[in-house]
Amino acid sequence: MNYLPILLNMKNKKILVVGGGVIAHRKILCLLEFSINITIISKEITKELSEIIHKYKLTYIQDNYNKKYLSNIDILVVAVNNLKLQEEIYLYTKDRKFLCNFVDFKEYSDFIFPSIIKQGDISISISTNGQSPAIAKELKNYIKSLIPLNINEFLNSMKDLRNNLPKGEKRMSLLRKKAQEYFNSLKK
Ligand SMILES: C[C@@]1(CC(=O)O)C2=NC(=C\c3[nH]c(c(CCC(=O)O)c3CC(=O)O)Cc3[nH]c(c(CC(=O)O)c3CCC(=O)O)/C=C3\N/C(=C\2)[C@@H](CCC(=O)O)[C@]3(C)CC(=O)O)/[C@H]1CCC(=O)O
Ligand SMILES: NC(=O)c1ccc[n+]([C@@H]2O[C@H](COP(=O)([O-])OP(=O)(O)OC[C@H]3O[C@@H](n4cnc5c(N)ncnc54)[C@H](O)[C@@H]3O)[C@@H](O)[C@H]2O)c1
Repeated sequence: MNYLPILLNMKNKKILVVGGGVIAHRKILCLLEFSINITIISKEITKELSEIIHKYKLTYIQDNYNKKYLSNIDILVVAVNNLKLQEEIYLYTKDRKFLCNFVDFKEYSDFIFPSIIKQGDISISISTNGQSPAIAKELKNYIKSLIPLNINEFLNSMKDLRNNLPKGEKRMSLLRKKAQEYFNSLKK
């Protein structure tokens, strides 16, 4: 199975997370880097998650899953410790037009969570196609250690140049050259 690593525009996307345990908490921490439009449904939630809900003013519904909560959403993450319920929700949602993630069933999921490095405007996502999340996590830490400390300063200078010069061949070749010089200088 293959997953295309695209960058999804999260503006005005309504996210629903079913479940309030350790994994729901981790997925929510990842989502929070990109959106706070998140609703959580679960009778019980961890203390850490409850602090996050309070801090970011997320919507929390203290209830068990019910299909009535699926109306008007764009993204669904099902993070319950109940495989039968995940399958039941998959069967109900598979013909519906929102993107679903089931934490125990990559084969049912429209998308899976990569391991993400987010530093300012730079984001790097690492996936093993679902084969070894442990490798994705450790590879993330490895790649993190290789990222130059001042990369965002350099990015900002490139952003300024790009915004202040007219679009076209001349700008493209200047920006290509500057990017190459920056990375070549790191090798010395
Ligand atoms: C990257 C990361 C992102 C995140 O969660 O935000 C993520 N899993 C992370 C960690 C992690 N997950 C697991 C371990 C234990 C070691 C191991 O199993 O390897 C560890 C490591 C640890 O815990 O340290 C167990 C596990 N994971 C899945 C299952 C179900 C199954 O395989 O059926 C089980 C078995 C449960 C069991 O056995 O009971 C499924 C998925 N996990 C994914 C993502 C998707 C594929 C990503 C890819 O393409 O590589 C996918 C397919 C679906 C999805 O979750 O969207 C995050 C690292 C975050 C970071 O960077 O710190
Ligand atoms: N994808 C991943 O990265 C990954 C990693 C490890 C484990 N898992 C899987 O994730 C699942 C969840 O693990 P966890 O550690 O978060 O479990 P957990 O026991 O910490 O949390 C389960 C949560 O599901 C909620 N829940 C149960 N039934 C519900 C219902 N009917 N409606 C709403 N909420 C309900 C519970 O209230 C609880 O908050 C497990 O099945 C596990 O195999 C996935």
